[in-house]
Order: sequence, then C-alpha cells, then structure tokens
Amino acid sequence: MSKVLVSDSIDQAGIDILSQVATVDVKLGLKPAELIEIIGEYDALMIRSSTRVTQEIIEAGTQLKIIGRAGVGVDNVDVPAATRRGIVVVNSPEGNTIAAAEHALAMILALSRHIPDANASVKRGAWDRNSFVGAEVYKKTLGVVGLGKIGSHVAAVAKTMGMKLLAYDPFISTDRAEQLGCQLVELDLLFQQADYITLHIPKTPETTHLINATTLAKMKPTARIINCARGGIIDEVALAAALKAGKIGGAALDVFESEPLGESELRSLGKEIILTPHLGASTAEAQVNVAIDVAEQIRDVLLGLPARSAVNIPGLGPDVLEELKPYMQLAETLGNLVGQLAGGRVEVLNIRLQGELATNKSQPLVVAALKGLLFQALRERVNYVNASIEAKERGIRVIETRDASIRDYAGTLHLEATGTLGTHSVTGALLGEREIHLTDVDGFPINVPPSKYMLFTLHRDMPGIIGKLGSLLGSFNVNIASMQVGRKIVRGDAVMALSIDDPLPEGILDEIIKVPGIRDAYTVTL
Ligand SMILES: NC(=O)C1=CN([C@@H]2O[C@H](COP(=O)(O)OP(=O)(O)OC[C@H]3O[C@@H](n4cnc5c(N)ncnc54)[C@H](O)[C@@H]3O)[C@@H](O)[C@H]2O)C=CC1
Ligand SMILES: O=C(O)CCC(=O)C(=O)O
Repeated sequence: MSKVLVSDSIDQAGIDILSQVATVDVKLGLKPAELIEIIGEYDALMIRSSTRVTQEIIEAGTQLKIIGRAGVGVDNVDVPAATRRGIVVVNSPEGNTIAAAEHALAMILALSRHIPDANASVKRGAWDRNSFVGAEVYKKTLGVVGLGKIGSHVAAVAKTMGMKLLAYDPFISTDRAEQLGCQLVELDLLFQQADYITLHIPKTPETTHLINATTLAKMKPTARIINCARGGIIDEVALAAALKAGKIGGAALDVFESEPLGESELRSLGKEIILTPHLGASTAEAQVNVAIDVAEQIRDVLLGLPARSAVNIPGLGPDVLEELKPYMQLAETLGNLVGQLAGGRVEVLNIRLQGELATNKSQPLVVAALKGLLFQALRERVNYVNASIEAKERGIRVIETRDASIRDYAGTLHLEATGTLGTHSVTGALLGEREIHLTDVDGFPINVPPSKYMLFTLHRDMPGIIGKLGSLLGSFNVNIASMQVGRKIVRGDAVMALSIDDPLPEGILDEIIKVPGIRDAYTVTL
C-alpha cells in the first residue's frame, strides 16, 4: 500500500480520502532534517504553507510521486527540482479563493474603521470614541493589482460597496476588466490615484518588492495597502519607514517576507497597520475545499491517473482534463502497446486524433501516449510530468495528425511507431465513455478490450490455425481468456488478438512462429 505523509495541518476530509488508497501519517512541525530523514519512505507528501519542500527534500524523497499543496501558492515547493525528478506538484487553485478575497475585504474595512485597535481598547476597559474615527470606502478608489480569481472577487464585492475600481494586470483583457467594472490602468496611475491598493498577484521575480520606497512615494499620503497575496511583494523595511513618516495612510498584511514574522519594525506600529498570521485561507469552508481537492488528486496519481490541477505538467482546466481523462488512459494504453509491438528505439511516434478528438487539445493525449510508450524503458520513473522531456532526450519525434470525420466511434486514437521490431500501429476507442477497446492492430480491424497479458499473431487466414495455436498454448499451460481474429479479406492475412491469464513462458514465441501459417507473434504486458 502507498504511504502519504501529511506535514501541515489538513482538514480530516482530505485524510479520509487519502486513507482509501494509502497509509497516512500526519507529522506536524517537522524540522527540515527530520523531514529529509523520513521522506524516503513516502509516495506522496501533502502540505500547506508551513512546510518548505526544498531540492534537498525532493532528492531524499526517492519514492515520491506527488507533492500536494492544499492551497494556491506553490512558492514553498521547489517545482523545477520536482519536475526534474518526475514528481507531480498539484495545488487547489480555487478552493480558498473566496476565503482569501473575504480576508482582503475584511482587512480593507478593519483598517478603515480601526476595528482591531478599537476592540483592544474596549477590552482594556476604555471607552475612547475619538481615537478611532475612520474613513468610508464608499466612493473611494480601490486599485486591484492582479485581477485573477481572488482579485476579481474582491473587485466584485468592492463594486457593490460603491467603490470605484482601477486594476492593473498585464495578462487580463480590457473586456474582462470591464465586465468586472474595473478600469485597466498602468501601475503608476493606479499607485497615484488609489485610496486602497490590494495585491492579488503571485510572488515572482517581477513582483518581488513591487511595493518599495520608490513606488510608495508615488501613492497618496492617505493610501492604504493590503497584502493578502504573498510576503516579499512588499519591501517591509520601506513600508515601515513610509508608515512612520506618514507617507502613506495604512497597511494591512496577512503575509510576510519571512514567516512566521520575526523581529520586525512592523510590530511596533500603531493602528495604521493590521497584521494577521497568514489567515487568508483559514476558513472552515476553504480548508475542507482544499483538503478534498488536493487529496483527490493525490489519490488519483497514486492510482496511476492524471491530476486535474498539476502545476508542472502542461495545464488544462480541470473540466477539460476531467473530460479527457478516459482518453488519456486510452492514449497511455495504446502508447504502451505500440511501444511493445515496435520494440525499443522508437524514433517517430505518429498520433492521429480522429472524430471528436480532432477538435480537442492534443497535448495531454500526446503526453499520455509518450508515458505509455516509455513505460517499458522507464517503468514507474516515467509519468505525465517528465514523459515529454524523456521522449525528447531519447530523440523521439511526435507527428500529430487530425481527422475530424467520424467513423465507427465518436473518437478514436491511432498510434504508429517504428522500432527495432518494425513498424506497428494500434487504434483504440472508448465504449460507453470509459471502456477502452482496441479497434485495429496493424491495419486489421478487431474489437477487444486490452488485458494485462496479450498475444498477437500475424498469420495466414486458413483452417486449423486457431486450433493449432490453442493446443500449443495449452501444452505450455497458458490459459486463453479470449481470442479474436481480424482480417481484411477471407483467406488473406489476418491478426489474432488473444487475452491470456498469465505471462507467456520464455521461449514459446519461437514455437508459435514455427506453426505453419503464422508469420509473426508478439506478446505484451499492459
Ligand atoms: N493569504 C492567503 O492565505 C492566500 C494567498 N493567496 C495568494 O493570492 C495570490 C492570488 O491568487 P489567485 O487570485 O488565486 O491567483 P490567480 O492566478 O487567479 O491570479 C493572479 C493574477 O495575477 C496576475 N499577475 C501575474 N503577474 C502579474 C504582475 N507582474 N502584475 C500584475 N498582475 C500579475 C495574473 O495575470 C493573474 O490574473 C497568489 O499569490 C496566492 O498565492 C491565495 C490564497 C490564500
Ligand atoms: O494554507 C494556507 O493557509 C495558506 C494559503 C495560501 O497562502 C495559498 O493558498 O496560497
């Protein structure tokens, strides 16, 4: 049974899902050295934001197949190191969107009305109404930096509070911004005009210290900055200095350059600053959402299925991936089959997407086919993450064609590869949305579900051949589960596809080829 290590606190709903397929160990508060010492035993690691998954940890995780981040930001995971090792990194892109957006909105209002300090003052026994005169957000300008999932929700709610919205996001269209009631502007203009600036961007080299002494100097002296995105987007030293000097009006921070926040000037400031300990995603609802979302993906990957929100494989929306998943399994099975029929050293893999598949995104299917093709060479080391890189390193060229015409099935996938055993092709389709069927081998029509052990023969369609093959297999104690012959013309060439219960014993292929009429025989394990 697989083993999963959960090293940050995760909702029980996630643990329950993982427990369906794995032994789950929850070990919180591990020091890096302790994690390095034990990670080698685990197939999966599930974290939130406290565990830093460094290259060293990834290298020590010799069995690791997947790292699941129960949240959005994966900046606490060395994703390139994981990719190099073929480890899938998944997150929950939407599970905590509302929670983080509502935290930012709460920060805006709490900062405007001095709620934390007023509350603390009453609790101390005072009744001071003069020190806490606030400001209204109505008709004020909110500058949203990053109009993605969280930024959009903040904008939508702020709009209903009567705020004027400016937004900066170089990757969002004017149309989308307009739909949200935002005016897309350059960053400098947003800094100059906004009364509130809320950050909803990832931390990248471009966004690190985006808010610094220079940009702070462009803002209104009354401007309030909210950061519920990532620490390090704001230069904390510059922010503390600007607040002290009255160059800006206030700040509310949920995230910090270093977490937990250590010694910091920020702690010494008064009601102009609100600090929360990275609580953006800390709602009961969000924690259930992210735990389920990520645990399901870990479960799927441990079962050999693709993950819907992998950050280090060519991404597709979860809906598209969910729809493509059965076809990805078809592609992988066909890749594995054609790879074994063709033998090693495949240089070109031809993939034809037929029918409804022709209009689909092909990349996941190509990746899945390559994963199958390379399985014999790399076994468990090949996965959806590294299949393309491994194929490229082996000089395998992929040629993709599309044919939208519908034949017998809504969508079929045809793979052809040339290797040390010659050129071979296989075609497959889905029956009833999920059931894989082989519909063609080497140009001969068949209709069989793939099975773990299979035998294919190329033979002359003539009386007695099936009986002879059956007797031969029987003499080697090989039990045939099913058999089908595919032929184009009567008494011409034909292909026989047999499902057998056990692997074919050593040496039997040579005997099969000696049967008069049989020209070639191949055995595969799927
Ligand atoms: N405080 C907390 O507990 C939480 C924090 N987060 C953080 O919130 C941030 C936003 O998350 P989502 O909205 O889910 O992400 P998202 O990916 O939906 O949106 C990010 C937006 O930032 C934009 N962007 C990227 N680079 C930019 C740049 N240089 N300038 C301006 N815009 C840029 C992108 O185009 C995108 O629209 C992330 O950093 C995430 O890690 C998310 C959840 C909880
Ligand atoms: O797990 C958490 O509480 C942090 C959430 C977060 O920062 C994120 O999802 O990016």
